[in-house]
Amino acid sequence: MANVTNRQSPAASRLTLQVEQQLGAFQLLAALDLPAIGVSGIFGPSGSGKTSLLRLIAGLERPIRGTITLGEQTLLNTQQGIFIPPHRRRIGVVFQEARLFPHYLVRGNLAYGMRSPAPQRFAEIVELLGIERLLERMPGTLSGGEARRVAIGRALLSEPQLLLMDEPLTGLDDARKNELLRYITRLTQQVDIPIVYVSHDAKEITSIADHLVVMKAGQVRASNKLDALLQRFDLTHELGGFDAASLLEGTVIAHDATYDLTHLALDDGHQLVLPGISAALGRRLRVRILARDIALSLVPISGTSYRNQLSATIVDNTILPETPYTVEIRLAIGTFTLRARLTRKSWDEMGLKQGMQVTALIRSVSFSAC
Ligand SMILES: Nc1ncnc2c1ncn2[C@@H]1O[C@H](COP(=O)(O)OP(=O)(O)OP(=O)(O)O)[C@@H](O)[C@H]1O
Repeated sequence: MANVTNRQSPAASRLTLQVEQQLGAFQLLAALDLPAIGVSGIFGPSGSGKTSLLRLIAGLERPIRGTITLGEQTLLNTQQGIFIPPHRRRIGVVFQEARLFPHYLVRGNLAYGMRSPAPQRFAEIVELLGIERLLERMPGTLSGGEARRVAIGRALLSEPQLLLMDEPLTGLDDARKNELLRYITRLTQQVDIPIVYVSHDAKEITSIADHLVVMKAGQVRASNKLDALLQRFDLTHELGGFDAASLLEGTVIAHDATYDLTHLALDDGHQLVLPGISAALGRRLRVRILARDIALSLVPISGTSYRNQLSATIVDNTILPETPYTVEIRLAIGTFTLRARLTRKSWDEMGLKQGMQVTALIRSVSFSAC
């Protein structure tokens, strides 16, 4: 399917803000500059201020002080008395619950926010979200996942410059969560509208975000490309703890049908063997690998079930106070950095240290596409 293009140039959608808000005893103090493409995840524990920040961006609340700019347009400048109301901001919002109009058919709900008739765009978005068969149904007859897909479709059809999603998977069972996440991932690849995606779930956010904002107690603790933040030892606890992971991106170059394996070429020439993934040759793919799924050897080994042996250099290492008997390691593999984790006993017995050349051993099944 062709990309569903936004009429705005993507560069028109960079979001910058600096806001201060007081909500009872809670203070939100945030400064951010988010890219005009891809998914920016807003991540943090319950009560850290994620939804409050989203409501300020949407214009559903006014901060005490601040500025918000989307592309060239100033949405808010408290000093200059500028406040663009929500309905005049080109921002689509998808809340935790679908909030569809109960007396309109799905078709009517989708058409509601359209600025002008656009049958082709309508058909593309309906297909993208897999809601063709739901068009003549009433919202009350839809499952939770279906209703969310319709809500996302309605938001997209209003031709927003920016799409905000607040915990869109909340309350769905695991199967529906995975299904909706697949649709949202597809959407992020085919619709060139930047998305700000709020979640408190580390696995969910690391599977979808390109850029990540980590919130803590009303403040921005970190904001950067997701893979850069995943490499930071000091964020290990927040970003997955035991499930700390790295991301790698490459191009699908071959499928081995006999053994159901897929070969991925990283941009620096390294190749990985992964469990079979149904993706066309040439497609870009992002894979995730858990730090605890990487083993190290001082020399390349033969006669092993590890399908991936990569020559690596130990960049640095640390022991985190939460996990005193394991060593967190960063490995340079070509132009990539990978997180690994060993027991302290292995680290000591192997005599490992910074700067050493080692072989990283990774089983194919350890990779998961995201
Ligand atoms: N209108 C309000 N009056 C007083 N306190 C508020 C108000 N709105 C939010 N808060 C408080 O502000 C804090 C941040 O709330 P917010 O909903 O933004 O957090 P969150 O990170 O989105 O949490 P969750 O993941 O649970 O949705 C919370 O302590 C909340 O109780």
